[in-house]
Amino acid sequence: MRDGGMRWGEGSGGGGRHALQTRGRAKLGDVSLKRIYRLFNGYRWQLGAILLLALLSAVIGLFPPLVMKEIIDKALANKDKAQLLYLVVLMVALPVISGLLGIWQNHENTKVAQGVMRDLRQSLFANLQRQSMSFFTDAKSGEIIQRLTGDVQAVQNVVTTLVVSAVTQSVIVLTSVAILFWLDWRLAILSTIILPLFILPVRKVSEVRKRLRGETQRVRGDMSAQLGEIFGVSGALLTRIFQQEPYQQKQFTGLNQRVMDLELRLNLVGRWYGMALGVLGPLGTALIYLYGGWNVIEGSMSLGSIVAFTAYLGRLYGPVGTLLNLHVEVGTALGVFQRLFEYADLEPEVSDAPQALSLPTTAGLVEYRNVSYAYQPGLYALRGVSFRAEPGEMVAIVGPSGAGKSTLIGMLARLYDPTEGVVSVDGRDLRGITLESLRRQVAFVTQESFLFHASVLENLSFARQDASREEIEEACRQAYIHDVIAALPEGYDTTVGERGHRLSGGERQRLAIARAILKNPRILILDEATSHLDSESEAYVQAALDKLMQGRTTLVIAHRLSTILSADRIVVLENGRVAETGHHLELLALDGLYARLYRTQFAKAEAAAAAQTPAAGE
Ligand SMILES: Nc1ncnc2c1ncn2[C@@H]1O[C@H](COP(=O)(O)OP(=O)(O)OP(=O)(O)O)[C@@H](O)[C@H]1O
Repeated sequence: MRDGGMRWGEGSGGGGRHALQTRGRAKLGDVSLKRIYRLFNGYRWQLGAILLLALLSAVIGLFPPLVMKEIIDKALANKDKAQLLYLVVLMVALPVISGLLGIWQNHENTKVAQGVMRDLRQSLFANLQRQSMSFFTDAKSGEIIQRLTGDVQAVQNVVTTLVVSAVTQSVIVLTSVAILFWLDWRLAILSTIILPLFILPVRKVSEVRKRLRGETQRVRGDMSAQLGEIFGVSGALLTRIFQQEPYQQKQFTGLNQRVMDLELRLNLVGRWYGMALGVLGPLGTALIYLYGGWNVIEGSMSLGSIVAFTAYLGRLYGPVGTLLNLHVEVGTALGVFQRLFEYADLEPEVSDAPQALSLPTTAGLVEYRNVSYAYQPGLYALRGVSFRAEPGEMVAIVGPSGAGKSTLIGMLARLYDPTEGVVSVDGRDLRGITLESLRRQVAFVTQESFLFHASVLENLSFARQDASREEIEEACRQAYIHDVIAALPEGYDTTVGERGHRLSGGERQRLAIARAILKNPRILILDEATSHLDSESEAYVQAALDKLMQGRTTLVIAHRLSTILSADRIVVLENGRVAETGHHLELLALDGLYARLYRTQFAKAEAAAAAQTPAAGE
């Protein structure tokens, strides 16, 4: 929808994470009736048809009281049986026609409402896809799902009734008022004089309901997020190991109770008001019978007029009540719309600059110049980092936990943009390059090799949708995983991932490597797994990685001895700064941080690594 003309986002584009949190916040989720109406932009024709049908129904609905008046004042008064018969047939025919039109209108109405909701979900989905990793590390996934499904559902009623009800009920009110004045202006004044009493409190009621509805949806979001964590595989495992079922039960009970309390309050707010609206009809009718009846007794008014008049009163008070309720409903839904618009307005931290150019096939020269990065203002994870990787070189990043290694390598795929300094490829600042052209040439193999709940083949095709079966199998051979896959119950069609066939840690890593091989990137980013594999598995992974790295510029968070030994350069990070840079032997000679890390982390693996060489081919 973003490029289809229906644009809800009003952010200024780019701006960075901190800008989003401070400068952008005020505008985020800006909600107004006008903006809600804009959701209907693509449905003008259907809306026109719906309104026409609704108006027709409304006009037809004007006639029955007049028919009644004719029956009483003319057919009965004149004892005209033919006219009586004709009027009675008309009395039945009119509601039948209006009922048929109603069915048609309802069908169109549902189509528009469902269409608007589909667009809403689609647009939110598309905007979430644009978001940078920082959004996902900050957000709870359950909350995202709740907004996309639960919240969109919560506004369904409003979307269904908003436009049609607002217009048709207004038309009914206006025509009824006109007819009332035409029938008898004194009675008309009497019957409309009580209306302002009911209109005044509506604003207050909708405001309170809006606040409560927003809060309810927020708590529901928390509940979804909590459920997602508790019943996800990792959460469920942790709960069982630490036997925290009672604690979680208590937490859930708290949230669950809060949802109930909020819904109860929401229901109670404005109940008295709804009751007052219910009194509107009888009160007005009583006034008319009192004053009009008086006049009938005195002979200054016809009985038919009173009957017709009170019938029209129903057409006045009913729709006025509906309109006021609609206002309250919309007010209530505004709280939910605000949550939806917040997601529609999100601007990604990292996005294409307006003048961004496509990166031609890169030689693979990578350079960090004075790069700093802060996740939160003032709290730097990286400070003044500078180093170079010549085309085809492998640079190993080492450092204690929390030193900033992940942050550093993530920048090369533009998961984050530097707060200060420049990351460049072939001398071009990454911020001036389109994300698509950069990421096409960069592969990222993370520690955790995530697999979707899908077949092995689909998981591999994720790297390149147009890859042929032969290419996929060849990549798997190079990653030493083909034989493992071929031995699975359904080979490449075996379902793996969350609820599918479980693959071992080493096998998952090799699948991830096969994905990277398929992508055939110029630049490779690697986060070597820390988990210790058995020596055979380790050897296969190592051999697969060696093949993958050949001829590509590689930035690797190194955990394996063989990696640091074969690195062209080692960058040692400490507290976000580069502490040392050089070759293995140079750094050992310095006898600083690297030497200490080497002795504690890498040296022990030396003997084992030396003995490992994988079987040639699989
Ligand atoms: N999303 C985040 N929000 C805020 N701070 C973060 C975030 N991610 C990382 N940090 C902080 O930034 C610093 C660097 O983290 P980073 O993950 O880059 O370190 P690392 O060297 O990769 O650590 P490890 O080896 O343990 O994975 C740490 O102090 C960490 O707490």
